[in-house]
Amino acid sequence: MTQMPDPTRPLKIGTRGSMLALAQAHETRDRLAAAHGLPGEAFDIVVIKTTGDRITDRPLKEIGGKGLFTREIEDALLAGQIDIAVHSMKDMPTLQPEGLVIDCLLPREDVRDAFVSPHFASIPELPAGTVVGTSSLRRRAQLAHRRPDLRLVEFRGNVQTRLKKLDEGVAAATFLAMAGLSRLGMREVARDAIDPAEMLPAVAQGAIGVERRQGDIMAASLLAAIHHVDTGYRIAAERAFLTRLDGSCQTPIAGLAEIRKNRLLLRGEILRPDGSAAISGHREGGLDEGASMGADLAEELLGRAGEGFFDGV
Ligand SMILES: NCc1[nH]cc(CCC(=O)O)c1CC(=O)O
Repeated sequence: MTQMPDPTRPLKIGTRGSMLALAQAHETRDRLAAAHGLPGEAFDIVVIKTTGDRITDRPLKEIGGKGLFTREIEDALLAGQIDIAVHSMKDMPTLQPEGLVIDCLLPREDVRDAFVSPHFASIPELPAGTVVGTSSLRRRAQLAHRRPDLRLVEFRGNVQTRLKKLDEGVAAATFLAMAGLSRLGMREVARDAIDPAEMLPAVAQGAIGVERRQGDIMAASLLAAIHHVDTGYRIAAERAFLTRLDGSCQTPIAGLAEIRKNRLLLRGEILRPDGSAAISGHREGGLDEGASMGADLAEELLGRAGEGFFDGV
């Protein structure tokens, strides 16, 4: 028999406190409750504030990059203050701390980037000189590569903050993940959903992962029931690609794996931070070959890029 949570002690689900993070935690709770026939009261959602949430006035790359939105949550998990943690896989470092694992992925949402603007319907419509706000290194480099005539400004904050900045005219357009908008019930905010062939998304964009303590067999068996296997194959390929390149979030990297006719197709791209060069490639393989495909594709792109590709801009 599957082990069940003690009814007098709800399973504690750790999450950040943003509206998007809460929506993801609720989705995880609802899937767990449905899979195991448990009432909502069998779960507690525990909000944890992270360094990334606390420091909102400086570019992420200055305050430390990946891990900023996860460290405190992982500490709480290791300390037993929570039982599982829900994360946007896009924000997760490629390596988990000793003692923690992520082997549960929810069905992936829309992977595309959304183009958002009160004035313009798509990137091609932007007049030269238009101010575009984004603090994503990848989106900056991809946009600068295609449209060197635009002006880029830093644009941090959660979805609501960024939409407010657009309203206030801080920038005329920005990008958000379609996945985030979907989960917030705000898809109509997107003026355009950008085809991945035009703007390859971030590794793991749109994927939610659930982390647990390695030795916690109750959490393992609860989570196994909601793991989405195809999403797992795709994320394995993309994260292997990212791992071989650089986990640090200081480099513009894009990657997307998709499943077609029971085969895994991985596309990857690396860019110079100023958009002056972009190198892309792809691999195809079996569903469980993602790890080697990702590493192999990364190796190819690094070889083509040569020494110092990411430097000095
Ligand atoms: N970097 C922040 C972040 N992490 C995950 C998402 C969106 C949801 C997702 O990609 O799963 C976002 C916001 C955004 O990029 O618009």
